[in-house]
This record gives sequence, C-alpha cells and structure tokens, in this order.
Amino acid sequence: MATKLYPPLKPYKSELLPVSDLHKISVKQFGNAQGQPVLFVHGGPGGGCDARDAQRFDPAQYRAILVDQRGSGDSLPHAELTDNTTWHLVDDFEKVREHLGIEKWHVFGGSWGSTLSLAYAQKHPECVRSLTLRGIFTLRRAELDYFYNGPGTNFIFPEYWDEYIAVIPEAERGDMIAAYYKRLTSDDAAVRAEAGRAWSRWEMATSRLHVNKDYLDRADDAEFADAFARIEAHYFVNAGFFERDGYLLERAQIDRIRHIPCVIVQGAYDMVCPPKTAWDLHKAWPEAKYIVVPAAGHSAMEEGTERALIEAADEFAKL
Ligand SMILES: CNCC(=O)c1nnc(C(C)(C)C)o1
Repeated sequence: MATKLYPPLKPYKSELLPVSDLHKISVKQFGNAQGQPVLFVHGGPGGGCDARDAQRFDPAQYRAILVDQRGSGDSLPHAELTDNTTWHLVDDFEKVREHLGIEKWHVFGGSWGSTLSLAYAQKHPECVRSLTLRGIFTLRRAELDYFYNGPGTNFIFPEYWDEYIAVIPEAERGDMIAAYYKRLTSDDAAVRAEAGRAWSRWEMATSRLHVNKDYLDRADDAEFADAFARIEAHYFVNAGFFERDGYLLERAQIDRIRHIPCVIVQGAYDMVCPPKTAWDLHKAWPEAKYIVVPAAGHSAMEEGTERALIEAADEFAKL
C-alpha cells in the first residue's frame, strides 16, 4: 500500500484524438498497457493534466489514461470555447474509451474533475468500475457565489481577494463571473491576459491550506492561465450546462451510480470547494466511502489528501 506518489514516469503513448471537426484532444497513457484502465479527469475546467497526476496510480497495476479536455493542456485549439460543454466532454470520454478498446474503467477526478466524473458516470454507469472523487464541486449557484462573489472567502484571504477584485470596476462587482467573462472573451489580448492571470491567482492562492508560491506562480504561465480562466468562466456563466441547479445531487441521478464503488476525499479546510458539497453528496450517497482530511485545503497535493487518494487507487486496483 503506497502512502506517497509512485515514481515519475513518461507516457508510453501520446496522441491527439480528433473528436469533432474543430477539436482534437490529447490522450496520454502511462504504466501497464495490460493493467486496469483508469481515466484521470482533470480540474478547472480548463486546468489540463500534468504527468504528476499519473504518479497516483501503481504503474504495475494500472493503465493510467490522462485526457486533456477540450481547449485544455495539449488539446487543440487551445482555450477554445466553441462546442465546449460538459456533455461534449462526456461524449469525448466515450470516444476515448472506444478508441482505446476499453469496456469499463476506473474514473478518478478532483474539483471540476469530480463534477465531470459524476456527470460521466451518471450518463454511462455501465462503463465505470469505480469512482475516486476529491474536493467535491457540483457547480451549484451557491458554490459559485461563495467562491467567486464572496463574501466568505474574502474574510480568509483578504489580500488575494483585493487583488482579484482590483481588475473589475466597482460597478460590475455584483457579478464577478460575468465581469471576468467579458474580459476573458475580449478581443484585446492585454485585457484577456490581465483577467486570466488575476482569476487564476485567486484560485491558486486559495487552493492550499498554506499559500504555496510554486502553486501560485502557475498563474504567471500565460498559456495555462488563459485556458484555465476562460474555460472556467465559460462553464460558470452557463451553470455547467446542467438542466437544473443541483442536478448531479438529485435522487434519480445518484440512483444511477449508487452501486458503483466510490471514495470521496475532502479537505476539511478546502476554501475553493468547501466540505458542504462533499457532505451533501455523502448524505445523498451514503454507500460511498467518505473521508475528510483534517489538515488539508482544496488541492490534491495536500499531504493527507494525496495519501488518501493513492490508498483509494491501490484498493480499487484489487477490484
Ligand atoms: C472550481 N474549479 C476548481 C478546479 O477544478 C481546480 N482547481 N485547481 C485546478 C487545477 C489543479 C487543474 C489547476 O482545478
């Protein structure tokens, strides 16, 4: 049973899979080509995968499949919002699964990755062997308002909150997501870049229990920040493209996945996706194992969170 990341590894196969006339998505495979397939679902949306994400899976046991969702990471066109919705991404996972000749796979995702993993599993339960979900986010209005419009978070990270709102004129601060979306879709590259960095800094600063400079500095990677901020804001102004607020937690939706082995891992001091949503998911789905990591924020890289995620993956490899 591993309690820390497996050694760094390189993909044994990387490809760009055409999924529409416009979009090609990056699919990288790591570990044992004959192992148990696991789909890694990255966060954001728009965050993209990192080779480090593959290190949570025992390379002797797993065939880890890291997919950069539309417009994210190495997928092309970069930061593209056209034909980029939750249901396009769900359909893309099915195209990847069929392309790779996989019948069923483990599904593993955190934050937005937990959102998309739930949406995928609820639509295709017959293809999901297990679910490992971290930092639960279901894109309800209250979740978005809490983090992007305050006031909760500005009491906890006041200096970063002031930076985040500084980009937006006071008259527009009543709806920060709409105000940022206007700038993130601007034809003025400088306006778009300033908004992308400020939005990303807000999220990177608040993702760890203690602000981590390397994590924060990711917001200075203009290419990452552009995709991360644009695609997040695009999904949020469209309420995740879900039929109703709270859709993923509805009884009928949970009933479709209730039989699937699941572990929920939640940081007790997750300020981006606070424990209330994970608790609501646990109440709706008591069969799912529910782990709260005491000294952890939002990120999967928090020590206790990383350990719990790897332990869950090691256990699910035995299924
Ligand atoms: C509300 N979105 C949070 C999320 O999904 C997320 N936070 N950080 C990430 C990355 C690790 C991908 C940067 O994703």
